[in-house]
Amino acid sequence: MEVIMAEEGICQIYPVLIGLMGCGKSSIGKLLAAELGITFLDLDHYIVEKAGRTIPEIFAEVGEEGFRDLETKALREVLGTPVVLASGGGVVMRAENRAMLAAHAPVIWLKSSLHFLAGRIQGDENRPLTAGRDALTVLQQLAEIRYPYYTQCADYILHRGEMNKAQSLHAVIEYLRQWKFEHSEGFANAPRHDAAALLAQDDTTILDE
Ligand SMILES: Nc1ncnc2c1ncn2[C@@H]1O[C@H](COP(=O)(O)OP(=O)(O)O)[C@@H](O)[C@H]1O
Ligand SMILES: O=C(O)C1=C[C@@H](OP(=O)(O)O)[C@@H](O)[C@H](O)C1
Ligand SMILES: [Mg+2]
Repeated sequence: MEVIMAEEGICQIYPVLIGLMGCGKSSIGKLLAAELGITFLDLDHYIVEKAGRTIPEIFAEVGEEGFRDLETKALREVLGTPVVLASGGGVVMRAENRAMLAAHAPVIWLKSSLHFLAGRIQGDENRPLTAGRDALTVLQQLAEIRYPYYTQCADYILHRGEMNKAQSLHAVIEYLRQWKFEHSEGFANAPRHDAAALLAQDDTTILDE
């Protein structure tokens, strides 16, 4: 499969995965990068490495806003490099990040039912927003705020339904094949969304909710 991908030039595409916690950005991103024969980069891992602290430690020390500062800086540094990028679920919370994502392609939203997601992340102490809380309740609140943002940033929404990881990977690869077919070389980073309008949105209101 990897060879076929390389022959068809799909490895020149640098996809970004977005979506709520537990949707599979990190795990499917890793598999996808192996298929495409390019580097996998997890934005959370990048932040952790740079900060020398875990995500829970960062949240404990500088709060969510401090974490978002590091996340924006990290996104600025890595977006556009030749990698499969798994973002963190909250990357869309800042207008600046949404504008960056909107100017990149292809961005893929891995969308699953909140019940599936909650089942996967309940009890995981590495996700400070849900640690010690009812994951489904938190995800419902986050979905209300974030779904419009994921929609704005995504070129493609993969409705995972009951797909397992392998099926999801296959669906993403099929999409990338199609994407490659429909777009000429050099399109990968062309702006397609209204980045200026996204930037103009007021973050403060969103984060206060
Ligand atoms: N389709 C799936 N079926 C079963 N488990 C899954 C599926 N997708 C992801 N997982 C598991 O859910 C957990 C969260 O996945 P992860 O890739 O870390 O999500 P994200 O990075 O989007 O938060 C991991 O343990 C992963 O193996
Ligand atoms: O949704 C969020 O705000 C977060 C998601 C996490 O990444 P995953 O989506 O990979 O779990 C991580 O960035 C942090 O805990 C905050
Ligand atoms: Mg992840």
